[in-house]
Amino acid sequence: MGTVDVANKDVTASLAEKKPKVVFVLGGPGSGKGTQCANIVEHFHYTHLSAGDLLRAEIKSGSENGTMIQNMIKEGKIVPSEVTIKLLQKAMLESGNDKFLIDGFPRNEENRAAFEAVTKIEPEFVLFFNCPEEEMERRLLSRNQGREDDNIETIRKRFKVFLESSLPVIEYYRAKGKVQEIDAAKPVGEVFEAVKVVFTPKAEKVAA
Ligand SMILES: Nc1ncnc2c1ncn2[C@@H]1O[C@H](COP(=O)(O)OP(=O)(O)O)[C@@H](O)[C@H]1O
Ligand SMILES: Nc1ccn([C@@H]2O[C@H](COP(=O)(O)OP(=O)(O)O)[C@@H](O)[C@H]2O)c(=O)n1
Repeated sequence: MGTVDVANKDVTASLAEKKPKVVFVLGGPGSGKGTQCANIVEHFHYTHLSAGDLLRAEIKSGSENGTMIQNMIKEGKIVPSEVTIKLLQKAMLESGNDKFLIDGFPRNEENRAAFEAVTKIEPEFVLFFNCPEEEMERRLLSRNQGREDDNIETIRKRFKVFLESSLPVIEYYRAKGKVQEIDAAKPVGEVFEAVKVVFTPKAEKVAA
């Protein structure tokens, strides 16, 4: 326990030194966060860190937290921040980059407050993919990635958690003027056109 804590302090300190630029990518399950992050990485050279992907990799790695994480994901519940933040910090440090899209995090007030307290990192902005529930449901039911949580019962639970726990985080950042909202119900290409505007530096927009 002691060594883990010391190691994590080192990670936190090394990360703070780098002063990384972070964009939180939020939106309901199936709103297209992962799809658009892949496009952003290609065009704007960010490193994409999906909290869900990191948690699923942790299950696969046979970690001591694996069973707990698997049960939480099956129930659509949010894994305790301590676990997710450690995975995010490690991935940020290992990437060697200083620009990150943190996708699917923070998903509740606990995630948000803990990340801020531990890392002292404030996001540049929050990219919010707003999409109607019927459309997200259609997309999740045809995602076909073999995910244990893409069944109608768990999907309904995830929608409830999104409304009750994740939307308040988006509203928190909206009150700080940090939310860039995108209409995510449109086709992938049109959504990316709107995303590009957000990531293009102001001077280039004037010149274009
Ligand atoms: N704009 C879109 N229109 C239609 N289908 C989409 C769109 N964006 C993503 N998808 C599809 O919907 C599913 C969910 O998208 P994904 O990027 O995995 O969402 P999230 O990361 O928010 O859960 C995927 O199968 C993806 O190919
Ligand atoms: N910050 C996070 C992100 C995801 N998760 C878990 O991972 C699941 C899948 O999240 P995801 O971001 O990969 O997928 P979507 O629900 O957005 O499609 C969530 O329903 C949670 O159970 C979490 O506990 N904490």
